[in-house]
Order: sequence, then structure tokens, then C-alpha cells
Amino acid sequence: MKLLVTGGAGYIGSHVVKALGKKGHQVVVYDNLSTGHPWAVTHGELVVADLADRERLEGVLAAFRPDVVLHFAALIRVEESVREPLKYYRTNVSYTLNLLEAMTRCGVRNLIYSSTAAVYGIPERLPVDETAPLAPINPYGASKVMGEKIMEDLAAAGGLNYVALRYFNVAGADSEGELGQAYRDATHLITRALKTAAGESPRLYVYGTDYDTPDGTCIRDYIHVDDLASAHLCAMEYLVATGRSVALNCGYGHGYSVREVVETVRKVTGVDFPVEEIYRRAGDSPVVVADSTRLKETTGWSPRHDDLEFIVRSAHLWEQRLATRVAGR
Ligand SMILES: NC(=O)c1ccc[n+]([C@@H]2O[C@H](COP(=O)([O-])OP(=O)(O)OC[C@H]3O[C@@H](n4cnc5c(N)ncnc54)[C@H](O)[C@@H]3O)[C@@H](O)[C@H]2O)c1
Ligand SMILES: O=c1ccn([C@@H]2O[C@H](COP(=O)(O)OP(=O)(O)O[C@H]3O[C@H](CO)[C@H](O)[C@H](O)[C@H]3O)[C@@H](O)[C@H]2O)c(=O)[nH]1
Repeated sequence: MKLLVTGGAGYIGSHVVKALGKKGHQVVVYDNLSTGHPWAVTHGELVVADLADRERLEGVLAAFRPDVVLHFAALIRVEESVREPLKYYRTNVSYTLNLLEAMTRCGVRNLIYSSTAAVYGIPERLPVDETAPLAPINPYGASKVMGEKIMEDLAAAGGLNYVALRYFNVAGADSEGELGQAYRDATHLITRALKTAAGESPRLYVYGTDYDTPDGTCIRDYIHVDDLASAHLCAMEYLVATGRSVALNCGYGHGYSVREVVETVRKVTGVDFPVEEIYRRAGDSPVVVADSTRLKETTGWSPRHDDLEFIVRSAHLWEQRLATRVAGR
């Protein structure tokens, strides 16, 4: 198939592009490289352009005529979204509108959308399934709910078929060591902990130890990025075969506390790095764990790397490669 991937030079998009390329699909990546990297595009063509540029976007869609668009491009930091909400609504909502309008004009009707567990806010029942109310507690989550709502309305009007994949906490790196997280200033827990173990930061801050959880720190459902990539392939096959629109959780169904993650990173790296426990971070939900039964039953997806130590190990190997790459420049 012909696939247009927005944000395909980023962390998750690049892993999905690799999986798509390996399956023989024809890929065009559309990315402004604000956080992505050209080296991360291992298959297909890279168009360096912004979703704000409606003319360029429509031109690329009209020329390529993809069977499916996979839409990763977005801003992703919860805390930043609390401080700078307009930036988030602009990129995550208004540029999604640009994409949907351009797709509509070009007659492209299939979309895989990167949504998030943050749409659930503080879930009432755990693990949370897709029937739970959407009640985001930060602008990032709200922007993704808006994206889903726009797609739902467009689908109801007969103009779109979509799968919204609600990712839980994505972590780890490509099993061949070619790709991984390479944000300029990483904020994700596992990456921050690994960088601290490597001596790039003096200490790891743990944000909040007074949550209503067994050890007082937040609990998250960490999913390996390669398992998430395979969920995209499954979702795409389902979408093309059935034309049915649906939202699907992507997680393993069990969570780890911040303290458990810290201990796993210490074990994997063999470094007893310093940790400082401080105040809560704005916009954080205490516990977020996925019920992914619907993803498994609708698409046949099954995870291969449901193991925190494996996830941390793969991320650790990637961090070592990244350090060599930077040092070699
Ligand atoms: N990382 C996670 O744990 C996580 C969890 C849930 C959902 N998500 C979602 O997954 C998607 C990908 O996240 P990621 O972690 O790979 O982030 P990322 O920052 O690595 O990837 C985003 C990509 O989009 C590009 N981009 C940003 N704004 C753009 C614009 N205006 N025009 C064109 N390209 C633009 C960036 O250059 C980058 O390559 C996002 O939609 C995010 O909300 C991520
Ligand atoms: O240095 C750090 C970094 C994180 N944390 C804590 O670790 C947990 C996980 O934080 P991350 O930043 O790794 O991930 P989030 O759960 O905040 O958010 C991630 O997953 C969400 C879905 O749940 C969103 O989609 C979002 O894009 C993505 O960054 C949180 O309790 C956070 O407070 C720390 O204690 N110290």
C-alpha cells in the first residue's frame, strides 16, 4: 500500500515506518524535523515540511494519493501543555484539521491517529477500557480528545474511516539498535533515568511520592515501541479490510510505579544513580493502566515484549549507541 506518515521522523513514527518498509509498503514521511531526525527515516521518502503549510500538505497528498495516512505529528509533553496550552491546541488540533481537510479534498479517507491514554485523565476503573469517559486533566490530553471528536464527526458524515490508537507509555527501542528516542531534552521517565545512570544528569527527580498508590509514586503501563509498531500494522489491515472506525487502547494491562522503574534501570545499568524525591509534576494522573482486550480481539494483535526489564535493556542499548553517535560527530 501507499502510506503517508506525518511525524515519521520522530520516535514512534520512525519505528512504524521501519515496520511498514519491511513489509514492502511504499512510504512518504511528512515531517518538519522539529523533534524528528532525517536519519530516523530508514525507509521511503522524507518530505521536510510543516503541517501548518496547507498548500504543501495538499500538494503532497494529491501527488502521492496514499491508501492510508498515519498521523503521528504532534506536541507530546504533558507539563509543557499545561504551561503553553495554545501551542498544543494549534499543533494537535488545528494542524490535524489541516490534514483532514487536505485528505477530504484529495479523496483520501483512511487514517490511523496517534491518540493517548491521557484522554482518560484519572480513570475511575482500572484497567481502563475504551468505554470509559474521556476526561483529560491537561491540555495535551484535551487536544487529543478534540482530534478524536473531529474524526468521529467526520466519519459520521461519511468522509473518513479511522482508527484512533490510544497509546499508553511508549518506551524501549528498535530491537536491531537502529532507532530509539532521540529528543533533544528528554522528559520521559525511562530515558531520564538512563541518562542519569550514564552521568548526563546529576540526579533523577521523582515527581511526587504522596499519590494513593502502594509506594506513593505514579503507576504507568509501559509498552515496547516495537509492539506498538506492530499494533499499527494490525490496525491498518483491520481498517482497510472493514472500513470500520474505532478507538483502541495500546498497552499491556499492568503497570509499574516510578520507584519500580528506577530500580529496574539501576539493575539493568548496574549504576546506583542518585534520586531526589520532589513535588508532584503538573498534569500527572496517579495510575494509568490499559485494558487492551479490544485491540487484541478486533485486530488479532499480540505483544511480544511485555517485560519491563527487556524494555529498559533495549532503551539502555540505544542510549549507549546514541552517546557514541554524538561523541563521534
Ligand atoms: N511517546 C509517548 O509515550 C506517547 C504516548 C501516547 C501518545 N503519543 C503520540 O504519539 C505521537 C508520536 O509521538 P513521539 O513520541 O514519536 O514524538 P516525537 O516528537 O518523536 O514525534 C513527533 C514528530 O512529529 C514532527 N512534527 C511535530 N510538529 C510537526 C508539524 N507541525 N509538522 C510536521 N511535523 C511535525 C516532529 O518533528 C517529530 O518527528 C504523537 O502524536 C504523540 O501524541 C506518544
Ligand atoms: O524525570 C522524571 C520523569 C517522569 N517522572 C514520572 O514518571 C511517570 C511517567 O512520566 P513520563 O513523562 O515518562 O510519561 P507520562 O505518563 O507523563 O506521559 C506519556 O504518556 C502519556 C500517556 O499516558 C502521554 O501520551 C505522553 O505523551 C507521554 O509523554 C510520571 O508519573 C512522572 O511524573 C518522574 O518522576 N521523573
